[in-house]
Amino acid sequence: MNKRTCDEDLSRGHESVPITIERNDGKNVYPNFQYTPENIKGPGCDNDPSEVTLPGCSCRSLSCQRESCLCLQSYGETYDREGRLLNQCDGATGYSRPVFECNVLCECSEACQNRVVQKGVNVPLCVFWTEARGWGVKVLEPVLCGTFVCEYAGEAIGFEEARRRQLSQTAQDMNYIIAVGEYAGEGQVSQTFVDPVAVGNVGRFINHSCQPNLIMVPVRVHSVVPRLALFARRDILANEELSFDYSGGHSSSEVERLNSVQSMPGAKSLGMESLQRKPCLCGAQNCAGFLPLDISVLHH
Ligand SMILES: C[S@@+](CC[C@H](N)C(=O)[O-])C[C@H]1O[C@@H](n2cnc3c(N)ncnc32)[C@H](O)[C@@H]1O
Repeated sequence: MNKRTCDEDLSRGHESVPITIERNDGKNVYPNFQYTPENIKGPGCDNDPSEVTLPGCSCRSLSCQRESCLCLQSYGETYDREGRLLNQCDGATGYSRPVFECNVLCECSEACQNRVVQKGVNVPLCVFWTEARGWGVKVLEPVLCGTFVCEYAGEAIGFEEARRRQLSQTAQDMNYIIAVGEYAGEGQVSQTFVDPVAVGNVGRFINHSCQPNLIMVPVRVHSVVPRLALFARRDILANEELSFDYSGGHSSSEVERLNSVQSMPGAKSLGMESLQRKPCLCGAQNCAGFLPLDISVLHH
């Protein structure tokens, strides 16, 4: 196979570092989609992610301090001095705890430690053809544990629209809709649905693994709609393929690892009899055998 690395930037200048594509003689069709570095409002989403709806802090400092900053006092510190993620998972609920970065209304400087995801991709990423799993993404330089890699950005859509799009897919279609649940207190779970198939960023090319090297964390900057941020969950080597767990790794979401959706009670009435489970080809020792399918999208 005659592979070559192209200089072209698939983000077309939307990211601060170019995102390259490794093509193999153009045999594999590169999908046609519109690049967006951040979520945009899609059908059924109550809030426009570009609107500033969250308040800011009044720290007139280079970087916010926990003792005086409203953002850090309310939600805790998320990043260390190098901007790497501190431990995020709430062992009690299995959900990520809320992350709020300082935003455009905050009076702290652009250098504030609590501004990471909003600065965008800062590691060299390359989209390449994996053969069995279609396109994938690798990182061209080593990345340390906790480093922000990229968002999973696309159209933020509502529940009904996510359900409609999910059900209209055939077994051959790639599935891009990610459903992320967050514990919202008093037994409530708030869900965010992002579909990057038509409008999306480099995250749309990242494959699933049952033993991933990235973790997805919902991060809010100026909007109540979270940005689905992917951080290194361990040190990653140069040229390693990037992956995350499509189920979010959260035990309490309704992710089913059934071999056959058709065998589920009520599958027919939910219009799910046409859904096929896709074999997972991640190659991990603990591989569940099938890609996660978030059936919470499919319930009324
Ligand atoms: C978000 S896309 C990932 C990028 C995709 N490979 C492409 O070429 O555009 C998700 C789709 O990629 C494929 N995929 C991702 N991870 C996979 C895995 N571990 N095993 C098999 N297929 C996978 C599945 O078709 C899945 O629906």
